[in-house]
Amino acid sequence: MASKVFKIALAQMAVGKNKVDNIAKAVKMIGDAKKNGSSLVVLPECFNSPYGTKFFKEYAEEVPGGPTSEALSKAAKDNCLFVVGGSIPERSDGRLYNTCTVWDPQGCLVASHRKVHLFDIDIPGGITFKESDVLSPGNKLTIVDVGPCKVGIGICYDVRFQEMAAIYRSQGVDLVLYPGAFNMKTGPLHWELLLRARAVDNQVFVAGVCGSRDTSADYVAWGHTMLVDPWGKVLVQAEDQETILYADVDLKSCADIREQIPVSKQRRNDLYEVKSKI
Ligand SMILES: O=C(O)CCC(=O)C(=O)O
Repeated sequence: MASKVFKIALAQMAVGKNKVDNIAKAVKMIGDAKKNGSSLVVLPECFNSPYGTKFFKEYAEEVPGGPTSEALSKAAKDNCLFVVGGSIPERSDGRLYNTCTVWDPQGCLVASHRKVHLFDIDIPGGITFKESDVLSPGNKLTIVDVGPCKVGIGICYDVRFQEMAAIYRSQGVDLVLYPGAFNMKTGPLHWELLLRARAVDNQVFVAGVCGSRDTSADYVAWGHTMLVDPWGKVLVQAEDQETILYADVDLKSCADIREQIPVSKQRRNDLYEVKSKI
């Protein structure tokens, strides 16, 4: 993948309780993405397990080495494309993490991102969720080369933190990927708004990839997977059902808007600054 234009596939997958079926579905969607000409496919957050603190321990695996890592590595290699493996519960040194793995077309693990900002919220009458009851946070930001494109990774709640996306942009990222699992309370008002805000603020492409909606699940996902361009325009957006979205990412449009609206050169670093501490 050398071209500055490439086709991305966003897999809004239906995730169920059967882990083997979930992995098989992900592998099938990766194959479909390849057949449709994509060189990069992105899966949703927590795609091998239902999303919920009571499930993470049971579904957790080592990264790499566990069956989900093995399957993603093989699927990336068999189809000769990059795979951003949404996230899975990871077990490491007696702790659990919410972890995204990135696989290159040779099937090698080229990055893994542990969710940095854990999803702990409490909205009376809405939703209460506390990932930190069972998960530990990651302690690094993750940038990975996907062919000609520098990609920054965040997982779901990470999208609420503009500082993280700003640091990605300052380190040359053109595309930020957020595997997610927004819900029926915050999804309607915040999901698209946050993804578009990250895109406009940072003049980058942004994709949010959610699981499809299952109204019988304990946690009902919002869906509405989408790709936003650096202008903040939604290029493709799903509704709530299982589907794969395809779109061309043309990196020239990042360069164009940065020249036309040169906010990064106009920033008043004498008055304020966002900087990485790692
Ligand atoms: O930020 C939100 O409203 C939802 C976040 C979430 O679902 C997650 O982090 O998994």
